[in-house]
Amino acid sequence: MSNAELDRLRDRLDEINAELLSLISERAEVVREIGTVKEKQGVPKFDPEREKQMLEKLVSSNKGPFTNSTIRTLFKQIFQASLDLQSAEHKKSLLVSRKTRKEDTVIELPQGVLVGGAASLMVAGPCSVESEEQTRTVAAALAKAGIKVMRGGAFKPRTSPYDFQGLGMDGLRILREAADEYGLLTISEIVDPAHIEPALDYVDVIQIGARNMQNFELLKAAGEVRKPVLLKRGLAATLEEFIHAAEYIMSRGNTEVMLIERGIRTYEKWTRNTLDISAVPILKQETHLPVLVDVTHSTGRKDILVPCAKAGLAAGADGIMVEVHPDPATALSDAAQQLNIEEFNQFYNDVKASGLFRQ
Ligand SMILES: O=C(O)C(=O)C[C@]1(C(=O)O)C=C[C@@H](O)C=C1
Repeated sequence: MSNAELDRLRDRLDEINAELLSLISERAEVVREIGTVKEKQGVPKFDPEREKQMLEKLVSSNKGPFTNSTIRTLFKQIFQASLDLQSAEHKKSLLVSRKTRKEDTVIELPQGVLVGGAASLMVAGPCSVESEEQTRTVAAALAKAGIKVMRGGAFKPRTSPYDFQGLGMDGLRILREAADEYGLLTISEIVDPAHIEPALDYVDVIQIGARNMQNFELLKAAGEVRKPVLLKRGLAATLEEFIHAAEYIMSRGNTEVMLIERGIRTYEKWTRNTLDISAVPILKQETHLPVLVDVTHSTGRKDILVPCAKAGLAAGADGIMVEVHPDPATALSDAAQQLNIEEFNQFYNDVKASGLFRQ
């Protein structure tokens, strides 16, 4: 085939493509109108019977060269795209969605501490509240380092029922007292809806842990109170599931929700979980909520905390969470991965020196 002939045929194809595009776009406009009518009538968008009729009609007038099966496949694709268009247009925007609120949500904690604003937040503290002395030692060190918010687990959902389960309400009291003594704010995980109300006296932020991300009764209870909530991503939760879990809290009226990526379960064994850095910009794009990164639980190893914290901040995270214990070797939980106080100071200095931690 001469080049001139090939060019002529391709020119013709370009014309046909343009006609097809114009026709499928025109079809899409009609589909949109049908979508609006169906929405008003409250009938389902997907209509398999109608699709079957259209396919039969098309196949019966098909003169080739495409086989009937190919025609079916091509048109099914068009129907699916049409359905997607109808669904996207009538999808109710979530309260947590950027579509609902363009501006970033900035959460104001007591003492004027802002989460999601101009400054980055460093949350640090022991995995578990183990004793008054241990908690006070950490609180003193954190206050000295300039940290404002201390974490500490009192209710510990552990893999094994034989592992330390936390000090419960007593642990919350210890955390509050140590925090008050050193002018810190508190974050602690609550696992039972019935504990939310009593915990309000002790915590400045309610944490909902990874294992409870889809504990819907707990999410609803956290949505009923007016206290900021830090929601952790579930071990195997998709971002869509994570966002919907946050929606559970918001739909009950509590607008102060922060998200925290804490690593997801993959086949990789060299880290405890896989830190999903891509979750950070996606959550920032899809929602208006502050996003933090838990470097301790995601990696489970101390030697890569600094680069992972930097990666989180570079990806747009509003804050970092890290675990600190006065004597990690004797810790009742997460012994292998908590920083001692000296290591924490080094970690915090390195993160600040990177220039990525906004102060
Ligand atoms: O005819 C309809 O009811 C439509 O919504 C349009 C349309 C189509 O693309 O033809 C789209 C989705 C339905 O499953 C069936 C058909």
